[in-house]
Amino acid sequence: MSRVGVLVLGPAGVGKSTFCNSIISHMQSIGRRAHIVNLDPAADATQYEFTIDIRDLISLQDVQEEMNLGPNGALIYCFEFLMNNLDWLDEQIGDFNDEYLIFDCPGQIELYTHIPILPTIVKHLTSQLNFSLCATYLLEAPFVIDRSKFFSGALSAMSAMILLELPHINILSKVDLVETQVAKRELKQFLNPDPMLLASDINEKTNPRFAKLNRAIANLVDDFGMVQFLPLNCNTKDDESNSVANILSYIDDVTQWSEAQEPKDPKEDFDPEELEE
Ligand SMILES: Nc1nc2c(ncn2[C@@H]2O[C@H](COP(=O)(O)OP(=O)(O)OP(=O)(O)O)[C@@H](O)[C@H]2O)c(=O)[nH]1
Repeated sequence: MSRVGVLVLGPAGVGKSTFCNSIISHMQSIGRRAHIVNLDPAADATQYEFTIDIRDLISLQDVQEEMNLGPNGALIYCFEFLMNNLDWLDEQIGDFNDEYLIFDCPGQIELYTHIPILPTIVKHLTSQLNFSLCATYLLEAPFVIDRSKFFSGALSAMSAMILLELPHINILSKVDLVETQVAKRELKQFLNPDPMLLASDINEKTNPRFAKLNRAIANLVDDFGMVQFLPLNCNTKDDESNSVANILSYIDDVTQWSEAQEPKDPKEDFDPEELEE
């Protein structure tokens, strides 16, 4: 028995749910199957139904109303409730053996960068439920090509990577919104960026007082070696299937999906009646 899980992470509004739907529709188009597990207690309905939905356990609106909490406090309450009821998740996932599950996570990145809620769920999925997991971390392309924002995005991605301790794929979403030729050329530079070069560019424009700090941050990102991004465009059909196919091949690779598939006995698909027709 093996299960593959893909965590879809990133700040609010970067396109996580859209990406989940795009993976499902791409997989369907190539004859594969996957399910969405919604881990966002405040989620809206999406194109594909959630196979497993945290809102069946607890919803943000109910918690806000009943506990008189604001949205962030209520979100933490929902996750603490989930942590205390992990047998609910076990039960929901129980029947999904040899399946591909895509976990759409909330955009509040504090859940994996500041408090150990998602790391605990990750440990449970890998050690108790036998998942081969990988994390995808989305950042918006138009945001990242602003050099100083690139570093803030890269640091948040690194923080998730360190806390979750999972194979990690960085993605630049909404590349279609990078429109001018100059910006498109820049974008290429950001898919495989050289942090030291970017720090020099920043230092030309910012107060010299920050030069040392900028270089130190660039060194950190550079040393960590996590500076690759895959482009994602969910806005136009052709680009969507190309970029999603590319990302999926990376996910399959790191989760060793094909190796995890048990060789099928060809006799299982054999229908003797077909021969008689
Ligand atoms: N132009 C463009 N827009 C996109 C793309 N992907 C998503 N969007 C839009 O970005 C907005 C946010 O997308 P969502 O998928 O809801 O983002 P999210 O990260 O799930 O949002 P939260 O769950 O609130 O954190 C929606 O209006 C999408 O239509 C893309 O590739 N290109």
